[in-house]
Amino acid sequence: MRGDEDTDVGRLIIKGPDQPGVVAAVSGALSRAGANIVSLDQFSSDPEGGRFFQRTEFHLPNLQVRRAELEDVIAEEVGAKFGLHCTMLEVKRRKRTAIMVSKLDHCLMDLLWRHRRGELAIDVTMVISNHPDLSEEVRRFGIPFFHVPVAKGAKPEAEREQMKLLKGNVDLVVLARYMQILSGDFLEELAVPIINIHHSFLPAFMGASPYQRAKERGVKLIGATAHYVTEDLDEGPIIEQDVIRVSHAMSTKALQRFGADVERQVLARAVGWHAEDRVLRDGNSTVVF
Ligand SMILES: Nc1nc2c(c(=O)[nH]1)N[C@@H](CN(C=O)c1ccc(C(=O)N[C@@H](CCC(=O)O)C(=O)O)cc1)CN2
Repeated sequence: MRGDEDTDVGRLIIKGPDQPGVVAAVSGALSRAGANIVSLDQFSSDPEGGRFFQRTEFHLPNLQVRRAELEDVIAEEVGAKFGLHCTMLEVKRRKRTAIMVSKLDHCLMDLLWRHRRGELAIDVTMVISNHPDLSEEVRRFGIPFFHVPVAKGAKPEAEREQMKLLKGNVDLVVLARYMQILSGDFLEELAVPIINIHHSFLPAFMGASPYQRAKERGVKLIGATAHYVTEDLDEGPIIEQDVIRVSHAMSTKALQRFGADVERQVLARAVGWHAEDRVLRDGNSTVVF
């Protein structure tokens, strides 16, 4: 879909108790408004009535003018009638995204290259790092780089500086091998989704040095996991994972090199799917359309 066609494309995300009649109500309300459904994905957790998830994209001429009216109709005929949570989005509005990084550049650079090529439906508005190493690389992309050091014992002060940059200015934060644990207070105050790439196939090798521990364990597969960040380290809802075969002959450094390619691909897929509202939270899991 070319950018100029996005203007009249809307997206409707629905979650809540599953029950007969929901799909008919959504399609009826959209068709009565003159909207054409261009894609529809749904999942029911239990045929007998569990949790319902739906992602619908539709084309409606003059969407920007008619959006509020349609939102009211959906809220009444779907949300209120069935007790469902309904969110309407305009596809053309891209998510303002900050990337946080430490010293390793592979995930950051991959995202910036894909962003420059228009492969990710996000607007990268800044990069924040606790080290200065990558400033020139980032500035070559014309993206602001902010160095916010995190001194030992001074994490609250650093998080206050980060919050000044982020609060109200971003819709998404991506941790591209950012090696600092974010406090619960920070997560609560920022209150936007944060995606992290962990360099192991979770739940294996949570925490620090997963490649070294994988080598010591003699694994034949290593992997990467992209997940939403919660206060519980590396335990947030998983968005995407992948693995690659390794052998006994590979050193820890070789595992890191091979693993880096998996990390980049997994993170890019997760960010891209989130950007297109394809990832719906389901408790500590996700539904990915
Ligand atoms: N609240 C959360 N914060 C972060 C998460 C998360 O899941 N929840 N993921 C990490 C990323 N990560 C592993 O993928 C990770 C990063 C850093 C550490 C760690 O022990 N950091 C030390 C400082 C280390 C240093 O100074 O180099 C610390 O923060 O005290 C563990 C796991 C990102 N944040």
